[in-house]
Amino acid sequence: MMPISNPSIRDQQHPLIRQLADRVEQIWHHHLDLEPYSLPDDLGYVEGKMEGEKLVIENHCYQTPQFRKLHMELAKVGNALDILHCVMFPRTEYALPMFGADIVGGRGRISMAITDLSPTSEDRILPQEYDRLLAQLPDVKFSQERRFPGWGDIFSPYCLFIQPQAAEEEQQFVDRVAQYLELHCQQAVATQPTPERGEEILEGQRNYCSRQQENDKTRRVLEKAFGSEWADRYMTTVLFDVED
Ligand SMILES: C=CC1=C(C)C(=O)N/C1=C\C1=NC(=C\c2[nH]c(/C=C3\NC(=O)C(CC)=C3C)c(C)c2CCC(=O)O)/C(CCC(=O)O)=C1C
Repeated sequence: MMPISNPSIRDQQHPLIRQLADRVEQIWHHHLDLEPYSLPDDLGYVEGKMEGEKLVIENHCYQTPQFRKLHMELAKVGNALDILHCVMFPRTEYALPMFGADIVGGRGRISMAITDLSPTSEDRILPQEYDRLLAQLPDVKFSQERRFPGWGDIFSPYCLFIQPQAAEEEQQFVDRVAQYLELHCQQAVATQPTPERGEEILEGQRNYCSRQQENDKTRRVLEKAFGSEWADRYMTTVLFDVED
């Protein structure tokens, strides 16, 4: 008898978010040697109130030989907002890009979906092998591409930033995220450490995180539920923390 996995808020979230959460975890468990990663003052599960609606946050965090932190966050605000947030932080002795994904939905539809493998090298260009493999992926067209905010200069040319227009586009997006993630995990496991590039990669991750912290859409949701001081600490120590 399979043990019943402890209930996750994904079971009350949009099916695209639930499917993607399952895919991310399945790919991580398949490719990587996962160890637990405990968040500061056990922020594994947090509840707050946003404009009278309950905000629930569920965090899943791991670490591996190549990654300081693998973070997937599922958040739900009443039935108004469903969010999947995912960032993988390479250890700086591995010259690997940052994997990120953010899917925001509400009232049964997905308003925004983004995923990218973002370069953190000094030249802000993806490693050659990533570029070769990403360029080989079958072309995919989405009918509604979204315009990047100013801080979006951290993303690569392969960044998908869309509002899915129908179920098939949602499925194409999930499949593309899975392809990026598989590719990234395979590259990570095959990559030898280059500690001499540690400072360079750390600077790239610092830039990535500080630009992401400029996202006032994220900040506003957290502020409304937990206040600006808590939101600021959360964004700088949980969502986009940089090892000092
Ligand atoms: C890899 C990229 C990436 C990562 C890792 C990431 O965290 N964000 C990323 C990108 C990104 N997100 C965006 C927007 C939104 N983000 C939230 C909220 C949350 N997102 C969260 O992760 C959490 C914590 C759980 C909350 C609370 C909402 C509500 C929106 C508006 C949705 C909409 O417009 O329909 C935009 C557009 C910004 C703009 O147009 O100005 C971009 C580019």
